[in-house]
Parts: sequence; C-alpha cells; structure tokens
Amino acid sequence: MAVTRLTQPECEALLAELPAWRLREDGLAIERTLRFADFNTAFGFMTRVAIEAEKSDHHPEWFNVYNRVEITLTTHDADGLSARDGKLARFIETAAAAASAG
Ligand SMILES: C[C@H](O)[C@H](O)[C@H]1CNC2=NC(N)=NC(=O)C2=N1
Repeated sequence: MAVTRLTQPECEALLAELPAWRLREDGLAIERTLRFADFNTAFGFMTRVAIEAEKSDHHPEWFNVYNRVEITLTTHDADGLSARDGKLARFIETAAAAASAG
C-alpha cells in the first residue's frame, strides 16, 4: 500500500523531536541504540514493541545482543521515512523509559 514519505522539513522536525535518534546516512531511516539493565529487560522491551508493531502493522529492523538493542525505522512501502516511523519511534521512547533504558 502506498504510504506518503515525509518531506525534508517533516524529517527535520521529527529528528528535533527525537534527539536520541539519528538519521541514517542515506536519509531513508532513523536509528537508535538502547542499553538496558540486562537481557531480560531488553527482551521485555522488545516484546512490548513487537506487540505495538503488529498492532500498527509497522515493524522495526533491529538487532539485540544481551542488554543492547539497535533499532532502525524506515517505511519499506514508502522507500523512506513516513509518519509511521515517527509514531513507532515515540512508542519506543515511552517503552524504553518504562524499562529505564538509556
Ligand atoms: C503487508 C504489510 O501490511 C506491509 O508489508 C507492512 C508491514 N510492516 C511494515 N513495516 C515497515 N517498517 N514498513 C513497511 O512498509 C511495512 N509494511
């Protein structure tokens, strides 16, 4: 399904709102690394995000080793960033804070 890509100003606004996220070099994704107290906390966070991803039909690209989770958000159907990435990033920030990640 076609999804509208964010404009340049919208991308900049999103990054300003989410200071812990970085724009990927190619400008097509935002990235964030999170560290939790331990693996169980990290995986519990990932479980919460996975449930939200399935509910919103918008899924992260992520890597986990022990207490570290590296997340990349992009919208494949838009070949870049869309509002869905912003929405999921905001959810991730809330879930990370609840798991007291840094
Ligand atoms: C068929 C299904 O609705 C689509 O493939 C969804 C699934 N999850 C998705 N996740 C992300 N990150 N981008 C998409 O374009 C996307 N599309």
